[in-house]
Amino acid sequence: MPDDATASPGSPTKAPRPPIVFGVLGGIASGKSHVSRLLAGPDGLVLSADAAAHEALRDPEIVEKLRAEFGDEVLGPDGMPDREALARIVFQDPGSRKRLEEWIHPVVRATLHAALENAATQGVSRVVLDVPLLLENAAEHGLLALCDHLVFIDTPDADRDARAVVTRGWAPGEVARREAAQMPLGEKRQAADFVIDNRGDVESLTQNVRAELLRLNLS
Ligand SMILES: CC(C)(COP(=O)(O)OP(=O)(O)OC[C@H]1O[C@@H](n2cnc3c(N)ncnc32)[C@H](O)[C@@H]1O)[C@@H](O)C(=O)NCCC(=O)NCCS
Ligand SMILES: Nc1ncnc2c1ncn2[C@@H]1O[C@H](COP(=O)(O)OP(=O)(O)OP(=O)(O)O)[C@@H](O)[C@H]1O
Repeated sequence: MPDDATASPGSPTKAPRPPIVFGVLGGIASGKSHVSRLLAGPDGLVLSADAAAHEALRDPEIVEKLRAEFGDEVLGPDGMPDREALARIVFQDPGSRKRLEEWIHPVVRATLHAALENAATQGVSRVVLDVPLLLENAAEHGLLALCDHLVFIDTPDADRDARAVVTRGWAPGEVARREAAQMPLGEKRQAADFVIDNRGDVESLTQNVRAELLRLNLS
């Protein structure tokens, strides 16, 4: 008699319940990464396209492509990409941006899909997609269709610009310059299922996220 009478060798193992997937929309420096961590909670997983893109940039094959296309000035003293120098080029020249995206986006797509599959296999209950181009490139990456909830973070333009200046050392106006390469914020807001107000301090942002999780029975 086996110890566990229900576990016979040929019995099918129950597949874990698929994770609930959040997609986070909002302007640059609106607090998407911050809110993503709050939405995921201690047991959930945040998948960041920016982090995956930064890792892809350091791949030796991509480094070589960058050097060949843009010259040594886009590499730092350590031979790795200087993201500030690259940003100066690609956010004022759509052709350069498109070439960079053609190298980086396939790697980011593969990384995020692999991580999502792994999370599902491991039984992770909640996944948050912190993917800035979630709507823009939906046809290519297919991630939008996997979202159960789309949330828009509402943060005043002036606050976003000021935070990017202080925390990232960006020039004033850089947020708007980069955002010109993205879908208008009004359209992102309209695509969302709900809006999280980030017009106050971090404490009220945290409370607003908690209130939405409660409303969704996910606290
Ligand atoms: C140009 C790069 C080197 C600048 O790096 P930097 O550290 O200054 O910025 P970071 O990567 O953190 O991006 C900050 C924000 O800029 C915006 N942004 C970045 N790339 C793009 C893009 N191709 N199109 C529109 N917006 C973009 C996003 O909102 C992003 O959250 C980097 O953004 C990059 O490699 N971009 C191309 C890959 C890409 O499209 N990444 C976006 C997610 S896949
Ligand atoms: N309500 C707030 N008060 C003060 N600082 C905030 C608030 N919300 C977010 N921040 C800060 O603003 C900065 C930008 O936030 P975050 O990095 O989460 O934005 P993001 O939308 O993910 O940016 P990106 O578009 O570049 O990916 C961070 O330093 C974050 O801690």
